[in-house]
Amino acid sequence: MKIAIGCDHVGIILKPVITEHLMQRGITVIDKGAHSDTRTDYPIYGKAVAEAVVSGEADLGILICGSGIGISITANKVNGIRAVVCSEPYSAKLSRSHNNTNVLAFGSRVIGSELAKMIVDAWLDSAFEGERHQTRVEMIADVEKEQ
Ligand SMILES: O=C(CO)[C@H](O)[C@H](O)COP(=O)(O)O
Repeated sequence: MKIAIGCDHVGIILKPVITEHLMQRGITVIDKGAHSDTRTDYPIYGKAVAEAVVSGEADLGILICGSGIGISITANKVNGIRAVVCSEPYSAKLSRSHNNTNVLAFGSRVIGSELAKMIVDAWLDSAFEGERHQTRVEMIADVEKEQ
């Protein structure tokens, strides 16, 4: 399993913690930056991680900014991305089982490192259920194609 990770200058607080946590799970982490707390722009990293996922370079993506909002909005602009921003594990789990999300985002100004790890684990330990949910995910893709 390969996961691309990206953050802005605010999310950089949590990126090393989450990277270490993923590596402890045996996951290969592809770091798309940022690499310092110098002020930068979250769309750069949202786009980079999203493109890594749709190209197949990574299986999944994780994004961190201050709120998780801007960076997830950016990722969702890339065709084929279903990004979710979560502040608790239940939504993370459901986002996989019902919506087959391929990018998880959260905000380092919203949650701390322990909750972030719980959210990551809930997301990774859940599986897409398919069936009626597959139909709906295909309907999302149809909306993309109509644009
Ligand atoms: O959460 C974010 C986007 O959704 C950003 O991390 C946030 O907007 C950065 O703000 P600032 O430049 O004031 O540190």
